[in-house]
Amino acid sequence: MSFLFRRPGTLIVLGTSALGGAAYRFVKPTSSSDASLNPQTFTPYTLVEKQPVSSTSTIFTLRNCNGTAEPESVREVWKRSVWSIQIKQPQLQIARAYTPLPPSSPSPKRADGEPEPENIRLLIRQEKGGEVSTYLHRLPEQSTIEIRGPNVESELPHDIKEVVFLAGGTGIAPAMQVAQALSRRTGSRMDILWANRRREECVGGVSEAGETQQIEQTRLGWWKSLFGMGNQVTQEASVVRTAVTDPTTQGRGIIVQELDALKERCNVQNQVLSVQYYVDEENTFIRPTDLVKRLGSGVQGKKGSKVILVSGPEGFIEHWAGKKVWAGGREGQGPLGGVLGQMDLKGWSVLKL
Ligand SMILES: Cc1cc2nc3c(=O)[nH]c(=O)nc-3n(C[C@H](O)[C@H](O)[C@H](O)COP(=O)(O)OP(=O)(O)OC[C@H]3O[C@@H](n4cnc5c(N)ncnc54)[C@H](O)[C@@H]3O)c2cc1C
Repeated sequence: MSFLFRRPGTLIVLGTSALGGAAYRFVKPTSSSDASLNPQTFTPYTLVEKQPVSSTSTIFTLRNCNGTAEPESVREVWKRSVWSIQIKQPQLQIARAYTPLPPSSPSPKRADGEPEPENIRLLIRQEKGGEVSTYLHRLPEQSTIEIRGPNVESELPHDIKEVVFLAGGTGIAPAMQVAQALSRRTGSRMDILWANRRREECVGGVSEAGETQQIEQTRLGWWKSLFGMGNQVTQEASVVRTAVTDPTTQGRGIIVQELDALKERCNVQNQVLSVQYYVDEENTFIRPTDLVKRLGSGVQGKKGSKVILVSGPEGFIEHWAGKKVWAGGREGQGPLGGVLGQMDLKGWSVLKL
């Protein structure tokens, strides 16, 4: 799920110019008439709430205009997939993919005992000069937004037991999907390592004691290097000292609160979920040693697959696992490269989202 600069994947929704890269997913002409969410046609949803998370990111809450409950396909994807929906920008007739956040609380029941239709919640970052994200951030509440899906990006192995998830920015949304899917399975363990440029994205997020370290870099910052604006950053050669985490931080951001709630849910069910926060402007960075530690410590005596998932901006994925590649109109995994490609992964497999 390299989130940006996926020009080959840009979708032209209507007209004859449906460009090669995205054509595989879209087989029928679009219409807005379907009442229930489906992958072929766009369904109208109401933008019921916009909750700013930071100066650039907002949680968008969408509700089916017809009050229709989500179809079985959506209930299924929540169980074992990383999945997305697409939002249409009607003036330009283009669409972009976004990753629904897990429900923050169980859906209330209607008078007839049936659950209320689930809202769809999306964490969307406004990209500078970005067509669809800028359009969405300008929309007022109560606007109509057309969406289609679900699109499965990746199925989790049935026997999955351990996950290390490297998330950059809004790459936290698929990490939360995986965490909630794992929370249905007993005996699993998941470690999320979440990197952001700025603290405002994860206010109040505190890593486990002694986990996050501050790196004084003598050269360009992490993100600059990821986006090709600098040379390879030799983090290991940098001076490392323990970060000072302020425990009296003024409250927690929405995403941090939801991650904490997911952690509690996992604890109740005897699973382990940990989240480490890394913030570029605080000079805290994910280091290979953070991974090595996790790959070695496992769920003792339990058989099952162990997967490292990487999700975020293209440069983030490339740095950790190497480039994804386009072939035959689809974006595939490509060879394992980057930092992970040089590590002894001890039987863990890697999936680039
Ligand atoms: C499966 C999937 C799930 C995703 N989930 C999320 C999510 O949950 N949240 C989220 O925020 N995003 C998510 N994304 C990313 C999202 O789909 C969009 O790519 C993102 O919102 C930017 O779209 P845009 O139309 O606003 O920007 P675009 O118009 O596509 O532009 C993106 C950036 O590229 C620059 N740009 C545009 N054209 C060029 C060019 N020709 N050359 C160089 N630079 C250019 C723009 O200035 C901008 O900074 C996901 C992507 C995928 C594939």
